[in-house]
Amino acid sequence: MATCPTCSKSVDEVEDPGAAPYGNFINYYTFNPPENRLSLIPATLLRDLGHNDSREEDTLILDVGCNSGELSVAFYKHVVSDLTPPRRKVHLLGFDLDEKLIRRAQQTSPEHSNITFMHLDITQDTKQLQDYLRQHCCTHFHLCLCLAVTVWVHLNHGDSALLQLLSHLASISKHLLLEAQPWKCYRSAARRLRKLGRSDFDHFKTLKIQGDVAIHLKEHLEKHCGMQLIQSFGSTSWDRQLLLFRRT
Ligand SMILES: C[S@@+](CC[C@H](N)C(=O)[O-])C[C@H]1O[C@@H](n2cnc3c(N)ncnc32)[C@H](O)[C@@H]1O
Repeated sequence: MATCPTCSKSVDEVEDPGAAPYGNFINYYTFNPPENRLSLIPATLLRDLGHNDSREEDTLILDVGCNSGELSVAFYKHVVSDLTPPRRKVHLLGFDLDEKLIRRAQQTSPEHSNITFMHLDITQDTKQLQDYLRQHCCTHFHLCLCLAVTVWVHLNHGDSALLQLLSHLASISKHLLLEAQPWKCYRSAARRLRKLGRSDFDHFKTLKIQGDVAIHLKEHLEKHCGMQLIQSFGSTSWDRQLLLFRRT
């Protein structure tokens, strides 16, 4: 039986993970369908976070590392369906460093005019996010999703890049929903690369942030980014917590 490429739990069939060193698996949602996370996230989330309170602004959601967009679209429908009738529009911007995945996302969700997908590597350039905010006359995203992305930024770019990513997301978001992969996923990802005869991830051996990664990230967000953990939606079947932070 094949295993999940990041945590080694069983799944039916997966892509050669060595070909996806950034977690850019082309069939990710066949082994981690949106429902796995959505079943933990209340459909009332936007209302609970104060959407519809503002008469001034639309609500903006950012999805970091959105892969082929299936979770982005399902998440959008999940939380927007609860807003009847919505007083303000809800827009979602998903981005990913993999251009092919973004093209697929754009092709599969053309009917949603409020959902946009763009090609962007968050470790390289963030100007497009500022442009998007400006276009919508907003200073921040109301909710940022950072789901199953941290391990890839961490392994490929190191401790400081991971902390910078969180600091940056905190600076442009009012709320952050974080799903950090636990340490066992790092070991599995590194082991797999070695098995394939490839050189190790650039930073794996020198990472100082280890062990309970989610706790380290929570501490960083609370001590250095002006964010506070306000809710945990529990853990997924892959033992990953879904943590909701709010800018204080
Ligand atoms: C395991 S998938 C998770 C997809 C989605 N967030 C979810 O949870 O369903 C990780 C995604 O993060 C993307 N990614 C990794 N590093 C990135 C970066 N620096 N900038 C943008 N996307 C990145 C990968 O291309 C991949 O599609």
